[in-house]
Amino acid sequence: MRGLWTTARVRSAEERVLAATPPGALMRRAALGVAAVALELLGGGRRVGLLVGSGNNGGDALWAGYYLRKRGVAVFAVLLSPDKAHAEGLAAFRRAGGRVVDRLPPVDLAVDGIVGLSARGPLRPDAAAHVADLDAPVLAVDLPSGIDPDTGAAPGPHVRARATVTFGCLKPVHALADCGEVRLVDLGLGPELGGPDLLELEPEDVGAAWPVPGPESDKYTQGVTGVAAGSATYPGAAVLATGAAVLATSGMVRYAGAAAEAVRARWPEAICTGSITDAGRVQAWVAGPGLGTGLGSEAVLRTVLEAGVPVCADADAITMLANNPDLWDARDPDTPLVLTPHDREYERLAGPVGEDRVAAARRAAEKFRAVVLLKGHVTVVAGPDGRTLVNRARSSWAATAGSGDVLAGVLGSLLAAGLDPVLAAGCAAKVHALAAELAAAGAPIPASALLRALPDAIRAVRSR
Ligand SMILES: NC(=O)C1=CN([C@@H]2O[C@H](COP(=O)(O)OP(=O)(O)OC[C@H]3O[C@@H](n4cnc5c(N)ncnc54)[C@H](OP(=O)(O)O)[C@@H]3O)[C@@H](O)[C@H]2O)[C@@H](O)CC1
Ligand SMILES: Nc1ncnc2c1ncn2[C@@H]1O[C@H](COP(=O)(O)OP(=O)(O)O)[C@@H](O)[C@H]1O
Ligand SMILES: [K+]
Repeated sequence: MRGLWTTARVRSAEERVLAATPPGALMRRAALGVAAVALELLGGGRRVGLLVGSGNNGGDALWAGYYLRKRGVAVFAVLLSPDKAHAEGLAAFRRAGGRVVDRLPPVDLAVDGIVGLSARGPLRPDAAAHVADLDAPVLAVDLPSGIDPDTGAAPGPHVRARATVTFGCLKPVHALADCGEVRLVDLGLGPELGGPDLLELEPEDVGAAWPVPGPESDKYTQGVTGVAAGSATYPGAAVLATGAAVLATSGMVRYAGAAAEAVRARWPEAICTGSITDAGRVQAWVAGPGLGTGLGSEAVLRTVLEAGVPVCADADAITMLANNPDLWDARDPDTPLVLTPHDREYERLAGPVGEDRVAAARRAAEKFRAVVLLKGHVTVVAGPDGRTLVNRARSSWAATAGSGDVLAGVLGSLLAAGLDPVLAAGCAAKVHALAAELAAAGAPIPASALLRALPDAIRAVRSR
């Protein structure tokens, strides 16, 4: 698991460490790390350009330029605010033979020291113009300038980094936005940081948590997943969600609804009935994909919420909860509920998502006392207790019709197996994104191909 700390937390830890270290020592340690990665990225190249902002991020870049000069690299620096450039860094840079220029000449690598943790908003026009001029790969200092350190939002011009060297600990931007390859330089902040604000599951965490049958297991003991999805109009959603539950865990899957024929034809191992009332016992329900929002569908959702087992409410179930708040009363607030909205469904439930997806997921989790999985390229899982997991997909091939139905089925089966609902949601999101990547291998895929890749994705995380 990778921990991520917000800028406010980093700053207070830094203050305490700064007070206990000689002046400038942390910055030089940070800059040495930047210079080392710059040398790696340079390969045979010998020319580096620095874009230097007004704060300590620019100071890091200038000191990195100093160390690169010591290794015989030609280094040029553009000072975006010459009067405010870091004085000691600039003096050292000049002493070592670094050249201050108005515009960067052709270079093999650019170092982005425009702005770091104090950044707010997109790049200003002068900085944006220098960035637009670059045609070399960029190494970002701490974070790619123009991207918000805490939310990962990039509402305007920003740096696109080949790699980022950050210091002390990872910040939310490193999981929420594209920072290229991220390297961490230790500044000894560890003991001062406290617990992280956000977590990112690694493949091995997902592999370790994934339920597997043991010698004592049978089809019932591993948790039975119920799927209440699909309709005459949308039988495919039921087929995809049920199939995902069938493939994600061992044990049994029950399907109840109008698409029973279609589901039975595709998944003979699922126990199918036409009505929720004779579905039989389950340990968790997935409700909503393709279900419709009419009165009959509301009755199905009410039955599921009253069942006293964990529920994954997706798609039409979310719309019904948004349209008819009485449905919330059907739920026992102590029984886990996982809501899996995309941004438009979120808006129906809780208003616009805005630029801070983490804050949005947390708001809804608190409001509804539920686990909220806000899906998209960056998926955020927030629990009502404040625990928050983030997962940024490495590709966008999952953005295809029906892919959310697969996610819901996977998640429901993990709930049925008894996983903690925050962990279940995080694991489902991660395996779903990986399945999309494996299935696509560089070409578009339908959701049914993503579904077929689930076993490979599970094998991949379990082998870590
Ligand atoms: N503390 C430590 O222990 C260590 C810290 N370290 C380093 O310090 C960095 C933080 O440095 P910092 O706090 O000086 O601020 P920083 O991010 O450089 O910004 C400064 C100024 O930029 C401006 N500006 C703002 N937004 C802008 C925009 N959109 N576009 C353009 N300009 C913008 C604004 O100034 P203004 O121009 O408004 O006067 C703002 O005040 C941190 O990321 C790490 O690299 C390392 O050395 C390790 C040890
Ligand atoms: N740009 C993207 N990159 C990666 N994953 C995405 C992207 N857009 C959507 N997804 C993922 O694809 C799935 C889409 O779900 P959803 O919007 O409910 O689709 P549907 O309703 O068609 O099944 C979610 O798991 C979401 O996280
Ligand atoms: K930067």
